[in-house]
Amino acid sequence: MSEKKGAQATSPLKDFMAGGFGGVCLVLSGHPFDTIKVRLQTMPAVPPGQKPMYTSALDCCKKTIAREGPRGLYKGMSAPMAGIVPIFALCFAANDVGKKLQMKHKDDKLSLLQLFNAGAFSGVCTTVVMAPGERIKCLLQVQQGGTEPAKYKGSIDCAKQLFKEGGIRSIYKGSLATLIRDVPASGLYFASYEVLMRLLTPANGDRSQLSPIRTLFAGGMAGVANWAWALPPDTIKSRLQTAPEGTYKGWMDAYRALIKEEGHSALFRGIKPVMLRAFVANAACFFGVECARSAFNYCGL
Ligand SMILES: CC(=O)O[C@H](CC(=O)[O-])C[N+](C)(C)C
Repeated sequence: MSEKKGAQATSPLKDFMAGGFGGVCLVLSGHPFDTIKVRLQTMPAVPPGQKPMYTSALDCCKKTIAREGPRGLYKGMSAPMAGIVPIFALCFAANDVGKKLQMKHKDDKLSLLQLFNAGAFSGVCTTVVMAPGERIKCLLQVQQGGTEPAKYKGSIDCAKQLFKEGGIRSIYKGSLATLIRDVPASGLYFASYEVLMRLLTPANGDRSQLSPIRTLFAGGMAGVANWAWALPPDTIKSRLQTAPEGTYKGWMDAYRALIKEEGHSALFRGIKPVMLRAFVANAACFFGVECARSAFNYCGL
């Protein structure tokens, strides 16, 4: 594949807008999977001899629909939609900046390590927005409906209550866990997408003409690579961010408590819906990004 033929000039601004559109595609296709993941990750530990609240991802999905209707799966979506669109915009723009910082000439082809570094740089930049968005999203997702009245009426109400209870510190609770999850994961995400796109583009072929199936595949696999790293730290992050104030002293404390109570396998709880969502949502995301990039190029932007 030639990097020059068919490869239109990128810019942080274009990638900012394309990334935002990718974020919309990602949330619409991926949020139901995410709700199931958070519910599996945060269900109460089972006393010996008793049945767990959910026996599988499918069981969680069925029970959620039975109790709350299909809308239950989209609970808490306004927070990620409002958060993920700017996050993905920032994430794709920062990745472009990270790549450019390592290029001596505009046509340089980056190595795998350089692609990883650019993605990791983007992971650092997005944590500022990602950490509070995740805190609010997880708190809303674990509100199960049923008899107890919901504590939070929505994302804004949740943010307000957190701020009232513990100030900005409470809103940013789980930031270190988010960094541990997202810096390596973002490196893997962007590096694997780029490498797969290079491999899937025929020699001397035009990348912008690549079939949608190949772009969807590369995007889906990038999501899987991201979550192969991110799932264990994400479980700890979800625990930490949804636990009542004072339960854990920090990330390490939440990790130790989880291992002691439920063993290492608890770190991988929800792996099936996570990977399924990762493939579907990130296939949609990168496809959306490539469509937006093509549209900008078509319009001569
Ligand atoms: C953890 C996360 O948000 O991962 C993103 C992909 C996904 O499945 O949501 C990728 N990235 C961390 C690069 C934003």
